[in-house]
Amino acid sequence: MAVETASPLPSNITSIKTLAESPGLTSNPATHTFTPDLHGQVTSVPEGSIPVIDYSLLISGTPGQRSEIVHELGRACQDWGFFVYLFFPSFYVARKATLRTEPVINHGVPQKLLSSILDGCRGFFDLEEEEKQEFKGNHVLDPIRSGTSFNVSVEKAFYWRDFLKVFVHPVFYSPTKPAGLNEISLEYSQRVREVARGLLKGISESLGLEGSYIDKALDLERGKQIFIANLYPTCPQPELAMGMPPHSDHGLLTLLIQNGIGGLQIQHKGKWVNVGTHSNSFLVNTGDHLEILSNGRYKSVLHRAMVNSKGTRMSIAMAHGPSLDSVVSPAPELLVSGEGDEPAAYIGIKYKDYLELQQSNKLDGKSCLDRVRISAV
Ligand SMILES: O=C(O)CCC(=O)C(=O)O
Ligand SMILES: [Fe+2]
Repeated sequence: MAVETASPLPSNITSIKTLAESPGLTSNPATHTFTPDLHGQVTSVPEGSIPVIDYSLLISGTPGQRSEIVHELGRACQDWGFFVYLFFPSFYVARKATLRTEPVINHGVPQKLLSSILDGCRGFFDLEEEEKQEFKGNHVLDPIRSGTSFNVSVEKAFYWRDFLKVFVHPVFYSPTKPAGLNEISLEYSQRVREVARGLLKGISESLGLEGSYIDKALDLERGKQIFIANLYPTCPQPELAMGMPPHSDHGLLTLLIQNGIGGLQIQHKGKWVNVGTHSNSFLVNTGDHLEILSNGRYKSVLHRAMVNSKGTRMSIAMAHGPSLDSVVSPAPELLVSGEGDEPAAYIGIKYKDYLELQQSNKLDGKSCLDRVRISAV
């Protein structure tokens, strides 16, 4: 893991964007340097090995297609903890070039909304530093927080990342600047939440539970949905910088989009794998609370964000969790099987307590989940 060499964050650095734009910057400041080179040893996986799920088949396929997709979803959660979800059905993408018509039925999130939300977030990061400071927040559970790195109060070396984090459900918040972000974010959040709930229905079924199981058990009607925009400006020495360190996400499912510049890596079978960019799709990863609920059948995936020297990368991660007061523990139905009883591998924990714990500490692998793990599974 990284050797942290410096502390604390100088008070004049409120954003990595400003630092990255300083004239004549040719090397990373010591405050933003990790050694050794963290980028080495990334495995490339053969094209097509990352699972792809076609949502249209989950929503409106024949019963046979649907059960096949549920099975694929389960396999993706089990083998990868990660999959690419197509929001334009693949048949539409394939036919678009020849038909040149707009789809009559589109089960996904419109492409235009994706570019608008990315533009809106870019507008936020481009605000003057003082304006962004208005949305700084004071506590990890404040509904709007913006800043740099992950948690500068506990870090010794800082990530090449600025962020905006906003609670968008069950109560919708939004920064008041830039103009228009509020409306776009509301629509985007609603559309993405619908998709996440559809996926969680399929995931419930793939565990052999009722489709509505997760929805009901974790009170998703009041589920916490958190919008996280990440900005990773170009970096003079990307091999010595880190956008986001290895971590798993709290919650059930995170749906991520990016601005066409890759940087996300996931850990698969102990090796780091580049995810790259996929147009017309969300990148979906399983979170710690799906791991707890499934008693370790679906492990949350470790992932990290790398930076580059060529272009500013942006990503928007939408985290979907239980309601804040839900206590999450392994589903009792999964603890009994034909072969006898299976012990619970995690203790129950209130989602709010977990969220607070994860957000107030260093982002460090799966260390937060380890605190509720009873035995190795
Ligand atoms: O930027 C990325 O690709 C990853 C972001 C991420 O992991 C997060 O916001 O939790
Ligand atoms: Fe993440």
